Amino acid sequence: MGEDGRVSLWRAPRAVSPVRASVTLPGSKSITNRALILAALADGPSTLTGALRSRDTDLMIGALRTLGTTVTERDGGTTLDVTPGPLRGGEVACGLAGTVMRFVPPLAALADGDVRFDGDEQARVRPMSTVLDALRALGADIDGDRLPFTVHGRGAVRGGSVTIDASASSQFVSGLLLSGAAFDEGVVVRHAGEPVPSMPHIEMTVEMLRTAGVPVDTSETDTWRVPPTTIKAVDVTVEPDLSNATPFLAAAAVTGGVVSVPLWPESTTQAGDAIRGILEQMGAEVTWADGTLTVRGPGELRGIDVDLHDVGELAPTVAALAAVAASPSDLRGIAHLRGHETDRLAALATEIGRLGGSITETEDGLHIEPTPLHGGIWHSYADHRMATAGAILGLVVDGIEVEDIGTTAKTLPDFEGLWESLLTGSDS
Ligand SMILES: O=C(O)C1=C[C@@H](OP(=O)(O)O)[C@@H](O)[C@H](O)C1
Ligand SMILES: C=C(OP(=O)(O)O)C(=O)O
Repeated sequence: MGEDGRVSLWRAPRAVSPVRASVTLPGSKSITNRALILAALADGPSTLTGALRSRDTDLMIGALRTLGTTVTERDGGTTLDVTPGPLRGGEVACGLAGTVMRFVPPLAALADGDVRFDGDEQARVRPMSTVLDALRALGADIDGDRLPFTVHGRGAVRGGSVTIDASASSQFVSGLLLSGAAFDEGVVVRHAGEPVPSMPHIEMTVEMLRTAGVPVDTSETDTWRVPPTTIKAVDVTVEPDLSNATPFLAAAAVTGGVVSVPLWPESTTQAGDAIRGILEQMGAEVTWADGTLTVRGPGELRGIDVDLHDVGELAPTVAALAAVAASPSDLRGIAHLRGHETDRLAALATEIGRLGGSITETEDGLHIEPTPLHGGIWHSYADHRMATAGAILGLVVDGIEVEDIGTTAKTLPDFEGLWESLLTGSDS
């Protein structure tokens, strides 16, 4: 919506020639919000460099400040000095951020006082009860099963062992692990159910805990053991957000152009790294040299048959690529996307279908057949990755207007500016 209450439309720039650009991306949402939680629980002050400033990370900073943590900003806000303080009650706004609604309640249970959580209308239907039930089983006192809910902090959490079904979101596991070392008995989280999605995000949690001196035991499948121990203050340099890099790399793929992203880590737990293999399978040339990833698009993109269970965040970008590919695609293993910012499978099927695409929703994904697309309005459903998927299609399809492009600010400030820089070829 625009300020006057009317739906705002953004004319997606059409690429008149192959895009050639180098795009520098801001920090990772997932790393920034984990580092903030760990810093709030640490044994002293720590500094985050290259932190993402976006709606999701600003909500996390706001939540931690409310609960008694001091966060000060430098370098235009991307350097954050975090000093832990005694945790207290207050009101936490989650917006639509999964990382805030799933990572902060375990910390709130350690606070002295009531912490009331609420969020956007769409956030109120995102799955929450698994993490709240787990916290109850670990000794916390909580009213409610989804947003809004209240955690009655008692200054301590007993902790211990809990078995959960984390098949709807890896964030249930990550949330419990991030604060678990501060529970009296630590925490042992066991998963029982269909496979947990987004495993690289749990690996990110484990790796960051270990860096903070917490020896997480992952020797048993689907079991994570965090002992009660001190979380050490560590200074963190945040990697660029590789999932947010994917629309920019896709721009090279769909226009037959060349896009580079500097500061691409050689090894990482970020899901976005999987775009390399995906783009290669679709016919693009992908190279990594001296910390820069470069994608060269082919004349014609091939369709892809891919299981995105581990990297569901990439599905909107891959669906956009598949919609303009020359052969059919199957995106599998992503039923859990129905509980993301919106039901992403329904949203992608509806919007690609409205542009004339041939797409069907399956039980756990999407099937896409090559069909010429036409212009029209692309709805965003308050979902940053739906908006960026519309922008990708707009590069090669005349007359696409993306509704509510501003929703990209959930994880990427000034998406429009960065996107325009693609077409002017200027280094951003
Ligand atoms: O822990 C994280 O930072 C995230 C985990 C994933 O969630 P799901 O496991 O719910 O897919 C991912 O999709 C989300 O964007 C970020
Ligand atoms: C699923 C996503 O976000 P969230 O952290 O809100 O779950 C996402 O960014 O694709």
